[in-house]
Amino acid sequence: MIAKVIVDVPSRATDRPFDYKIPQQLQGWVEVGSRVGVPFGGRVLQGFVVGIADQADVDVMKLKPIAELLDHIPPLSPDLVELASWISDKYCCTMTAALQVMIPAALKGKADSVVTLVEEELENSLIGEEAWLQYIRQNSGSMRMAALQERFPDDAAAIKAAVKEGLLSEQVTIRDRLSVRKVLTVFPPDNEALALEALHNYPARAAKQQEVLRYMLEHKEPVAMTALVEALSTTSSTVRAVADKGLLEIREMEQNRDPYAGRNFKRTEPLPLTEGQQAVYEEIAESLDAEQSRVFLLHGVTGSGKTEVYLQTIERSLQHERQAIVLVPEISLTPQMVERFKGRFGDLVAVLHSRLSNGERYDEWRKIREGRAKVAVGARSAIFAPFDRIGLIIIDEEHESSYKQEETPKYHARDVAVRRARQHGAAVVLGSATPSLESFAAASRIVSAGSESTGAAAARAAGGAALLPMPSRVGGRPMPKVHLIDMRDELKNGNRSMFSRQLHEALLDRLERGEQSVLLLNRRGYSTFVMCRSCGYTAQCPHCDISLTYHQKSRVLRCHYCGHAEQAPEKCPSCESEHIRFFGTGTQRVEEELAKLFPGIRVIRMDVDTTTEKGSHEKWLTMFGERKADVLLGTQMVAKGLDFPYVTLVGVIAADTSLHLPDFRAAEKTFQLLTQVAGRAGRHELPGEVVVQTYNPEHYAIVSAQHHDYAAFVQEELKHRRFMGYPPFCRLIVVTLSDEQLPLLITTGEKLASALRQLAYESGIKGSMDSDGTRFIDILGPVASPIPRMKDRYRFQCMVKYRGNVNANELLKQAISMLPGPQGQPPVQISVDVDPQMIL
Ligand SMILES: Nc1ncnc2c1ncn2[C@@H]1O[C@H](COP(=O)(O)OP(=O)(O)OP(=O)(O)O)[C@@H](O)[C@H]1O
Ligand SMILES: [Zn+2]
Ligand SMILES: [Zn+2]
Repeated sequence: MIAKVIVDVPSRATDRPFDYKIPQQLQGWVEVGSRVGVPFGGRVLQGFVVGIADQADVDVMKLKPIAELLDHIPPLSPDLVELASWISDKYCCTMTAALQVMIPAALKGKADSVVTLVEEELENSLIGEEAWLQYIRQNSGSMRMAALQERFPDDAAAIKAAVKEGLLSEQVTIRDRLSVRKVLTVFPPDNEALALEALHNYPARAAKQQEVLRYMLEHKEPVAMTALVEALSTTSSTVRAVADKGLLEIREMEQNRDPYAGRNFKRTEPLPLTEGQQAVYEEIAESLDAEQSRVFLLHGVTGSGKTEVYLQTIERSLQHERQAIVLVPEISLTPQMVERFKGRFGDLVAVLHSRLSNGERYDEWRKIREGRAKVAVGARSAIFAPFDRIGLIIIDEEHESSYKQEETPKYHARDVAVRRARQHGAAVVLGSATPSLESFAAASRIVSAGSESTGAAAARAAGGAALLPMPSRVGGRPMPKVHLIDMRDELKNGNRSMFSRQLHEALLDRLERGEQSVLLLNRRGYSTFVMCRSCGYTAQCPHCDISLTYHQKSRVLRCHYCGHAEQAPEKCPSCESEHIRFFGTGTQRVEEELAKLFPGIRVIRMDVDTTTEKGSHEKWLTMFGERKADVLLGTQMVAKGLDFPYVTLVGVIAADTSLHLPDFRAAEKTFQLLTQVAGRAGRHELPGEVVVQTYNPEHYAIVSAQHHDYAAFVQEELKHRRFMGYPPFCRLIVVTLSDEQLPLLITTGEKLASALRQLAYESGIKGSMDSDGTRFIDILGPVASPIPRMKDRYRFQCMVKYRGNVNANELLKQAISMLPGPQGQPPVQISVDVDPQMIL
């Protein structure tokens, strides 16, 4: 037997499967999705098996054998391997990169597993007299999987099935990387009578030991050594002394790192659905029952009760014995969100997010793979949750740009979701109060057939996307009234504060009534740099063409791109003036101003500086929920998902900071942010009010947000997109070239662009936007990137715009391979971003 292996070398030149012999003792164990060690270029490297064949393409005698099998249960399933191949095609990345993104970081070393026989399961099993089973018994019921595998090469399938069914329980330790967490645990006395007797006869000088014994007799529950030592302010040697007398037992216990352990989630029952929810629910349920892959765009205004629809459709999926994946943006993966899912489904929920340690993440991942969890809630990468029968994939806040990964592989979780759902015959629900233009166009077929964007193509392939509107709030509550304040008028009237008179009054009002407010500082594009008021000097990173960011706490200037840090200067380095101003993070300034204007006001500030610590998010939100603060002040992270009944005022300090960014989605992002944050007010009994401060009160993004008018915004925005030639009217690929040598970079960029134009011309694709619109490609550039230098490397970019039946990826691959360079590699670094979210 031959295994086709993708070897872990991140280079385009080696990005193809290599053939290896499967040695006798590994036959039956090596599968598609197995992780193996293989000899490659004189070393042993990690690789993934992507195919098994009877015959090799080359002479079998010349093939090297697989050196080792790294895990006994493959970390990837065949459908994920297939998905990786789709990702590598679609996003122009190597297979290795696509495969690596699917497994938890902890799984990069070698797994060592021990299996233990679970006798109780044996009764329900068809297995009984097998030799391997007897062998485990002889080994006191527990042994290393590797030994078992070596001894019974022919029983691979049966042994693996036994693990899957829970007949064998598997404990995995990853060599060098992490181990399953072991906790030293103290067990209460087996023989109580004996222990009681010992307790009374303890010599007086061993009072501490006596205390330990008494404690264990009273508590009767195993307790962690550390906890015991702390509770009795004693030492572990005292506890050991008691154990040495045979009165207690101390053992290492394996522990799953459950990041939510010890938290009690209040169980919730399904709510009777509102009419709007019911209609939507039935549509989705019908598709779940039919087990057909469909895409739904759930367009529900803020507070319309989308989450309840998610919960009940998941329930439906579980009834069909099919699992569910819920993606939420990292930033809104708040305890409040987790609570809603844990509250309904309890331990069936696994949570995956970036704040977990490698070990915690690995444990949650195993919970999914071993079938203990049926619902995975997580950020972007949870789309790869190793479920085997997915019924439903939900993407909440589907418009969020964080669903696009900015590092290689630069995949978009929404498109991966549609693809994965198709593999499983699952339904996809994209939920948002402000759907992305791409998804909206796809679902409502605004854009004509030949000119669809990503979403549309994917949706069509899955049998068409359906638009499910929920236009009103639960309980018929009104949308909050939004006031626009023209800040230019404020200045004219002599108000130089960052608060308009109206916002000032509204805040005072809430303080008097004991209600709460949310204040948003739109930080995109907000200044946090250092500037000299005398000469205009700004502090720049010496390695990147970008301003350094000022961190007030440490008084350090830091570069966001390369991490360069330096002490903030006392005097202007350029003119020696003392008038050098540090603009602390915008939120700090607002906080100071609040304290000045409203003495005694209780403010919780949430921004990158106050939420770096693990659990800090949770801490602040709980505090706010308990009404221990009057104002929740923050950046984007206060805009989404929060549901607090006493919030009756939302203030936006400066609505337009994001409006003029060099990004064709600037208006869309501004509209989304305003709509989302406005939606935090008046979600329960108390009516809400929103004050938006702006310098552009006539801009359609701001006016439409004021009127909660998504349709008006879309209509206007689509006009601009059509005119400028941007998605959803075409698709984009941004190719960034970077190098330390500017001349080489420029000539390579030009060669790439002209090769692309040539190839497009040869395949007969029109190069003009104005052509009837069914099929075109346009290659722009090379031009300097918006950040022209990063980490001492210059950066240039080409933009490819195309639509219709054009295989732009293939053209690009060909063009890149035509560039002259050493060993088939391009002469400069090239990075490809398909369907970019950020054009930097
Ligand atoms: N059927 C129902 N009956 C009563 N209350 C409900 C019902 N459905 C939802 N709610 C309540 O309505 C409030 C708003 O619901 P939810 O937070 O799900 O809205 P949403 O659509 O997700 O809004 P957003 O997009 O702003 O996050 C919540 O407090 C929720 O508990
Ligand atoms: Zn100066
Ligand atoms: Zn830098």
